[in-house]
Amino acid sequence: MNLENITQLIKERRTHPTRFFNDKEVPKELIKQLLENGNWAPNHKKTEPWRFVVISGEGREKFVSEVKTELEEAQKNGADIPGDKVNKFALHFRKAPVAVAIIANLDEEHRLPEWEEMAAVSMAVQNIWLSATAAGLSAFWATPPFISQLGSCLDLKPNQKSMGFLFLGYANRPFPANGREPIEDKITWKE
Ligand SMILES: Cc1cc2nc3c(=O)[nH]c(=O)nc-3n(C[C@H](O)[C@H](O)[C@H](O)COP(=O)(O)O)c2cc1C
Repeated sequence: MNLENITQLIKERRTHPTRFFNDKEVPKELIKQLLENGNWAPNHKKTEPWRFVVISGEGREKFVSEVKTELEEAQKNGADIPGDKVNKFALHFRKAPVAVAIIANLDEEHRLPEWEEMAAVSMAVQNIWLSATAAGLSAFWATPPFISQLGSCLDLKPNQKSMGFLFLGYANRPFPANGREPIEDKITWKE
């Protein structure tokens, strides 16, 4: 590994719409390796706040139906949940062979601010995403507006928060980079 390799990998990582995924299975061992790489993210006070729920195979349909039930219940209690967003969310599960629910396990003793734990989980996701890219997989991080309503389907404990879902799969075509505004505009040098 050198700077050139890592720069190439970082730029190859893409958000890839799940509609372009094909049916090819993702081996369980590979998913485990990606999550193992996630486990090496930095974190303050060694809380290792990332938790994952891997939803694949027939588990996907079962999960989507549990989500719909939980959201219907939330709606009855007054939550505003747009139906089109739920349908779009369900489609990802039909197209992607694997969904990894990303969960922040917040320190119960509140020894550090929530944002630090969220930042650590996000770094774990970046590790996973870059590793997936290196393994030839495509990925899509979805954060629908109702993710905070999925406590039961994800068996979340009171100190845990959903941070969305990373969908993984193989895609039929590469997805073009949407580029970035120049870094020069985002740096202040104090020399
Ligand atoms: C925390 C987070 C949440 C995201 N949630 C969504 C989402 O709900 N829907 C979506 O289309 N993209 C989502 N994205 C992906 C961004 O749209 C994407 O990263 C951005 O367009 C840049 O594209 P790239 O990932 O290919 O570089 C999310 C990204 C992050 C980091």
